[in-house]
Amino acid sequence: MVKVYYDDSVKENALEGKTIAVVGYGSQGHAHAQNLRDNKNQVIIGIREGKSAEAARKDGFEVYPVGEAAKRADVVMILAPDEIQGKLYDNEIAPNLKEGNALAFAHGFNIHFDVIKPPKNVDVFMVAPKGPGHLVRRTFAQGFAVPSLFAVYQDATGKARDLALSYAKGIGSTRVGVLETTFKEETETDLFGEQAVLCGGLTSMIMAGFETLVEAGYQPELAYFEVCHEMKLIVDLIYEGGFAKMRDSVSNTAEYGDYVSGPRVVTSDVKANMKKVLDDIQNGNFAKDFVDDNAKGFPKFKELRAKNAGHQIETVGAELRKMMPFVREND
Ligand SMILES: NC(=O)C1=CN([C@@H]2O[C@H](COP(=O)(O)OP(=O)(O)OC[C@H]3O[C@@H](n4cnc5c(N)ncnc54)[C@H](OP(=O)(O)O)[C@@H]3O)[C@@H](O)[C@H]2O)C=CC1
Ligand SMILES: CC[C@](O)(C(C)=O)C(=O)O
Repeated sequence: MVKVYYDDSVKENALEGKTIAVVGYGSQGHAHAQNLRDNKNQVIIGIREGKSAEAARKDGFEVYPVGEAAKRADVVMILAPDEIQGKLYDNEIAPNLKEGNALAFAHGFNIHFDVIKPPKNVDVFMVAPKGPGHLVRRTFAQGFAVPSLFAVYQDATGKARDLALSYAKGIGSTRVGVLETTFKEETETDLFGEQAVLCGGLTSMIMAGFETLVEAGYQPELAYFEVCHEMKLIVDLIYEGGFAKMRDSVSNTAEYGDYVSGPRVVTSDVKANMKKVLDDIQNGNFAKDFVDDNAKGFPKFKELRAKNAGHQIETVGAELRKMMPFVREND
């Protein structure tokens, strides 16, 4: 069984007396910055002027251009979008890194695919929360946390591991548990999870179910309730107690249908397709496609985003969610 690190595994705060520059104040950035500060760490924000800079100032942080924040910091946590991290690093962070500083990430993409090549005299570590940034903050404020993975890519000072674990404690993750990994393993499994199952697999499955019902003549609102709204309730049960709790909670009819029809939908072809997705992650084809599209101004990404945003399931869902004001759309 893998070793899990908790609060009491981190006896001393290796970040004490150090300034942490959180670069970016978006989904992960705002959560790391606020959690670290609440745990008495010294945090500044490195960001361009705009919406996020305003939000960070409103939340009481000192805000600097990225280069200036990197210059003032001992630890630079890069929480800008993956696709711009390479340029941001080359132009603003690298010229301001000093020997013995630490460079940190919440996802291994740019180190693993060699977009960012840090100098040998800095520590490089990762603390990757296993959940969206808004939950990293929300669960912390509720007294819990989202678990994280940590990894050390480069240990120039001999303290990189302590820094990573202290950082994980700073954002709250050691309250629930932190696991060690490598940049390669985190990058490949994270990309696979989000593409094949969580974001890509799940939305494609929901849309296929919605379209099957609507094309068969059923009301789109009913189709939405059946394949999208109830998805969360079912996933919550699996999250709380595995398949067993979900199957215990649903009717015998649903459980029987689960066993006989699930494998008719997710056939061995689906697993073969998942393997192809994994191959393209491992051989770097996905990363190249993403980086190349970004270099051209994201034409493919923008077209796909617009096409998906216009799907009927989104308009029907927006109307139906008005019936449920307790659903938190705005954080
Ligand atoms: N989203 C998530 O929950 C998770 C993300 N991660 C990783 O965390 C990292 C950050 O992702 P995420 O939080 O989603 O990013 P977001 O897109 O939510 O936020 C990015 C932030 O970077 C800022 N930014 C964008 N361009 C620049 C620039 N040129 N100079 C300075 N700041 C800039 C944005 O500011 P502005 O408002 O001005 O655009 C924004 O504050 C990534 O490595 C990602 O893989 C890891 C686990 C989960
Ligand atoms: C599932 C998406 C994710 O990998 C995450 C929240 O962990 C991401 O990169 O946003």
